[in-house]
Amino acid sequence: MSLEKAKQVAAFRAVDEFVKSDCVFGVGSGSTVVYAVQRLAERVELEHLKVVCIPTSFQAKQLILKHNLKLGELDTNPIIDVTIDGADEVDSNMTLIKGGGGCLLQEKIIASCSKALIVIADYTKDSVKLGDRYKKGIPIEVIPMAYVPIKNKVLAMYGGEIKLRSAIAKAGPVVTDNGNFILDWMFTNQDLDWEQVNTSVKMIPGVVEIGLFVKMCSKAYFGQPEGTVVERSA
Ligand SMILES: O=C(CO)[C@H](O)[C@H](O)COP(=O)(O)O
Repeated sequence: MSLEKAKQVAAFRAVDEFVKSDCVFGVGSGSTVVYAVQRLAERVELEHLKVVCIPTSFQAKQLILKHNLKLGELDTNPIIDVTIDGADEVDSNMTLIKGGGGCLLQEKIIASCSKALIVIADYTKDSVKLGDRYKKGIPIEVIPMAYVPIKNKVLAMYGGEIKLRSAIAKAGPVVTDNGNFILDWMFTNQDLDWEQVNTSVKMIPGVVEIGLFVKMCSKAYFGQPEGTVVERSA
């Protein structure tokens, strides 16, 4: 079974278990979420569900529009019933690395407004410690003028290596949906206190957000190679 099928089974399971009529639904970003929106659109049509969808990125907004789902925003729906999102890695404490797709800021805002954050992922994202499987590091979204001092400060505090994320089909850096840059921090110490790291990195002036989601995720669904789904709760 392909990795894509593993993403699909996890996404379908989460949507089937968590989405109900009259619910405000946070739509995550990334390739796994594409399957969740597909399934949601099917259910909305078949079951006439009333669901308002709040996007976490430009990509998520396009998906909502493409499937003719009802688009909402935090101004009108500041409390979200459930958000379903992907992750780059989930450790045994349900701490997440997110932002591989560069959407961490809006994803974290939406997660913070959600009664439940549910992760959908294939089996390669299921780890014991952060960094066991995901080798691209923790994304940090920064104000462009401050990327060099922020990089130096994070390295002085915690070590490792930091790269300014480069665009693929454009010369120069990736620019996020919010007009910022992304630093990818390849940490070497896997035993850091991630809650403390989350707070202290966010305190550096110019840091907009860090892709560490600590104590935010209540449940994760991991699609397996043979097509089953493994569930893990916080
Ligand atoms: O955090 C994210 C984007 O910022 C994604 O949720 C994460 O990168 C997982 O993506 P995929 O489902 O494509 O593996």
